Amino acid sequence: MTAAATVTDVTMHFREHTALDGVTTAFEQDAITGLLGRNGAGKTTLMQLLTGHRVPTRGRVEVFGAAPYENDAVLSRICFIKEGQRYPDHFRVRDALDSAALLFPGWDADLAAALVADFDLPARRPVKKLSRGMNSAVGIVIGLASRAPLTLFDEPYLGLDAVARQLFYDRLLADYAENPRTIVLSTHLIEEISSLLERVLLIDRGRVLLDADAESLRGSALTVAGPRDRVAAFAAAHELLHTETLGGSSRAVVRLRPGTDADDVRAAGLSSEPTNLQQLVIAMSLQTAQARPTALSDLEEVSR
Ligand SMILES: Nc1ncnc2c1ncn2[C@@H]1O[C@H](COP(=O)(O)OP(=O)(O)OP(=O)(O)O)[C@@H](O)[C@H]1O
Repeated sequence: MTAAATVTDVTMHFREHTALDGVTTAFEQDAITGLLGRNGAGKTTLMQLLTGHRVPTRGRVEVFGAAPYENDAVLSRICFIKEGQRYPDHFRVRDALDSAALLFPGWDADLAAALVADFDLPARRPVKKLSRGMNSAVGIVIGLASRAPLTLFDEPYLGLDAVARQLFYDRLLADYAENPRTIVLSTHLIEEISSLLERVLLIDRGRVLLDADAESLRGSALTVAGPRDRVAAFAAAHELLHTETLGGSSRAVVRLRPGTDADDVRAAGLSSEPTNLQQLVIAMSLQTAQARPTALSDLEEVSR
C-alpha cells in the first residue's frame, strides 16, 4: 500500500499521562480510514500529531514524506476539521469560507456553494449566531470543499441531526469518488459510517488494537451461541473477543480464523449471527478492559 502518512513508534506524554504509547501505523493514500476508540483513547492526539499541531514525545510522524510540524509545504496539503471548530468573533459564514478558499490551493468554490445550499446555511449570518449543528455544517463544507490531499474530520457532527449527517456521508462519498484523497474520520457513530470505510484503525488507551482493511473485517467476526462447552471449544480454535454465559449456555463474539465461515459454526452444532463493525469494536474494547490489571482505586476499595 502507498501511505499518505506514517506514524512510527510514536509515544505522546502529557506530563505523567501517556496519551499514545508506541503507536505504529500507516494511513493509506486515497482511502477513507475510520479512526475509532473509546473516549480518551488518543484519537484527537494522533490527529494533532498528523496535522503538526503537536510534536511527539518519541517516535516519528511523516505526512507526504516529511515531518508536518512547522512545515508549510506539508501543512498546505492538510485540512483538519475539529469538533466544535471556532472562528473569529466577527466572521460570517461567508467569511469563514472565503478564508478557507485562501488557505487551500485545491479549494472548489462551486462545491462549497452547493454544500452551503444543501445544508441550508445562511451565508451572511455571523458564525457565532449559528446553532451547534449549523456550526458543524460549516466545518463539513470547509473540509469537503478544501479538497485537501489529507483531510481529517475529528468527530465533526456535534449537534448535526440524522438527516444532515446522512447528507454529509452522501456528499463525502460522491466527491471522494470523483476526487480520491486521503480521509481520516474519527467517530463514535461507527455503524453510521461503517459502509464508507476502507480502513479501520482502533485505538485503545493509546495503543493500536486493530489496524485492518474494512472489507476483510466485514464478516470476519460472528456471534456464536449454544451449549457452554461447545462454544468454549469453538472459541478456543479461533479468537475469542467477548463471552457471556447464562447457566449452561454461552454467547461469544469470535473472530474467525481465515478460511472459516458460518458453515463451520453450524458444523460445530452452534448458531451464529453476523457481528457488525460496531459490535466488533465494542467486543475488542471490552476484551482489553477486562484483561487490564485491577486499577489502584479498585484495590484501595477492596482493602478498605
Ligand atoms: N493537553 C492535554 N493535557 C493533558 N492531557 C491531555 C491533553 N490532551 C489530551 N490529553 C489526555 O490524553 C488522552 C487522549 O485524549 P484524546 O483527546 O486524544 O482522546 P480521544 O480519543 O480523542 O477522546 P474522545 O473520543 O473523548 O474525544 C486523554 O486521557 C486526555 O485526557
